[in-house]
Amino acid sequence: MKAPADRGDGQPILLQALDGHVPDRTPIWMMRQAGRYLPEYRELRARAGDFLTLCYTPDFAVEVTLQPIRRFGFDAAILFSDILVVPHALGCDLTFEAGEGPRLSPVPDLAALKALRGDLDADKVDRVLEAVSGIRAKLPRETALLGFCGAPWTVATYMVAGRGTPDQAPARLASLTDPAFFEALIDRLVEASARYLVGQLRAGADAVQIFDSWAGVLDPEAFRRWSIEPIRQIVALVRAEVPDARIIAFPKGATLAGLTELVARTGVNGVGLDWTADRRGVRYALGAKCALQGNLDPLALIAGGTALEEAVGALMQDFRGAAHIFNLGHGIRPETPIAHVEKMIALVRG
Ligand SMILES: Cc1c2[nH]c(c1CCC(=O)O)Cc1[nH]c(c(CCC(=O)O)c1C)Cc1[nH]c(c(CCC(=O)O)c1C)Cc1[nH]c(c(C)c1CCC(=O)O)C2
Repeated sequence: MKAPADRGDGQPILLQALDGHVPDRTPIWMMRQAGRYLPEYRELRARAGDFLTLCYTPDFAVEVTLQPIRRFGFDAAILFSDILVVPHALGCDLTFEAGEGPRLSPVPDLAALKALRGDLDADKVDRVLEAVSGIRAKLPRETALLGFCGAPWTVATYMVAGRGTPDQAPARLASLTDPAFFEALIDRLVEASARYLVGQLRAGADAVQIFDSWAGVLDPEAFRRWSIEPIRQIVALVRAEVPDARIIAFPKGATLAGLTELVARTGVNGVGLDWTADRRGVRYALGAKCALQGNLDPLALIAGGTALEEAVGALMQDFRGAAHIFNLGHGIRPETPIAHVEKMIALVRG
């Protein structure tokens, strides 16, 4: 963990936790906290017409990012954008079909990769960075601002298939049948993602999160090669430019051994846990090494009532006295009642 001396009191509590302190109260934010469960989001989304218009119009992105902060007073705002902005800015066509998720022009081989841009399209990235600085300007001082990107493995799964698939077989197969292509794709994403995160940090993000939502489909050796190693490279490239950059990794579905190795090799300041994580095991292995973020089951938040009370109680108990950031184990679902979110926050804040 980092030397606490100059980064403790007076900082937003989420940053205190990332710096290895145990804050006076547990910081809380929610994956996908700006989204369809909020009527004010649905209203603005209808006005914008389309999800990508929200992402690339700085005034809209700023407004949507701030909606859950105004309503709930979370301890962190997360930039409203998407992990697929990176392949989009590399030249892939991208659309979001209602109810079907993302569609990209597939990049299944080296020829398709060579047809993409070498660097990120500034027209797209600058709009995102303008949103970052606009959010920072409007955010209360005590609220941390998180930037993010997808991890190369997860972004590559969408690029190879051109869409999400149940077990990401197309990308796993490509990594086996054409490792030279797959390595080149991952390298391109490492480079672009590091640049993108440096831009976000310079524009005013206090920390960044790397989402590896599909890490859980990899076997241990593939996890080392396609999840840990690219994240390690991104962390190194970002810290070469922004030495004190705070970085959280979220390798969804990683085992305890995988999480432990990831933290040791990458030097991230925090690790995001999905709802299946063995909390006590994680705390024992990693509690002294980095902040632990998570891990309420999003379904407990839909259920509400005693199921929610018990789940939050057990979670808080397991992480009491640790550098813990309360969060969900994955994104909040659109059908979640707002009253349950309010209840969860009241339970965490006591
Ligand atoms: C895999 C992934 C994606 N995007 C993201 C991930 C990693 C996290 C995870 O595992 O969920 C990350 C993401 N996507 C979005 C954010 C915004 C910040 C936040 O509030 O958390 C973040 C951090 C907005 C979004 N990204 C998307 C929406 C819904 C768009 C809409 O219809 O309004 C939002 C609010 C669309 C999206 N974007 C993606 C998919 C598969 C989908 C379709 C599924 C869905 O609709 O939930 C790719």
